[in-house]
Amino acid sequence: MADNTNLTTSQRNIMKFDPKDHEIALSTEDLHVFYGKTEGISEGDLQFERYKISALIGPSGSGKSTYLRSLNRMNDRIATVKGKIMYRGLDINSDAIDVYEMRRHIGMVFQRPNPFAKSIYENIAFALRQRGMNKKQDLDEIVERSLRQAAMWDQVKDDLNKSALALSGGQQQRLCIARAIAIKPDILLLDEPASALDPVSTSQIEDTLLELKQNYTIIIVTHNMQQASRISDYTAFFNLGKVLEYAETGDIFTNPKVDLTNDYISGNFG
Ligand SMILES: Nc1ncnc2c1ncn2[C@@H]1O[C@H](COP(=O)(O)OP(=O)(O)OP(=O)(O)O)[C@@H](O)[C@H]1O
Repeated sequence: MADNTNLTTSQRNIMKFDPKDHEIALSTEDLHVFYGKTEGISEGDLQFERYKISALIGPSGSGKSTYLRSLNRMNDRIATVKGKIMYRGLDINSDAIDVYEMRRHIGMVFQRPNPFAKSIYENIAFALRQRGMNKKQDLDEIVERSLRQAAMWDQVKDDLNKSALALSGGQQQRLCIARAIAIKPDILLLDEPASALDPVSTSQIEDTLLELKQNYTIIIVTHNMQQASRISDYTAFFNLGKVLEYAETGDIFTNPKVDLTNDYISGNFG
């Protein structure tokens, strides 16, 4: 296999979808992220297809979380983000964007489950009330719908007033997914959502994501190669702040074009 890690982004055959055939939910253009003088992301623009799962993989410190967190401006306070993040024809990285409103469309679930110290019901209803929804019937409906979509309604429907902190780690993470989807975002960003969970809970989260992709575009950072190959349609391989390869997941795992991708997925990296 040729060593093509020194090629430019365009030469590396980074997948550019044909908009006639694929609807793009989100894309980045010339994105650079700086932590002071250190560049966390320096190259590699991606286009994310609607209703697909895209996995971001790569070694520790390669820039996966930095890239993901930039997509809904979670890095605003700690980094300088340059370039465009295009969503529905708008550059959401521009100063004119209402970040709070934008996050209604692009939600995030973090690595460690972080439910509020409130009841299961309130974990979901709280954000809805803050957005002006107060009618109990409406809240009840959305709480149920979100918990069903996160595949945990049957487990918790009789315990909605129980503290969310009394749930298992896997249930807490699914509650966080339910909370994120309650406000019906278009896009769900997940930063290693199953890394703190046991294999059974991990498998349940994966099943939940596969269900959710019918209605959501999902972008997930994962260190788990099996997870990326099980659930994602597309995979981007990051190294040293650059996307070295982006392709359909089957191709990345069976026929990677870049030597470093091959080394990483076969465990021979570093
Ligand atoms: N808050 C920060 N301040 C300064 N540098 C940071 C900060 N966050 C990340 N970095 C640096 O940016 C680079 C990319 O880090 P990032 O966390 O995005 O990588 P990652 O691929 O997600 O790593 P991991 O898999 O370990 O979570 C690293 O060099 C890291 O040290």
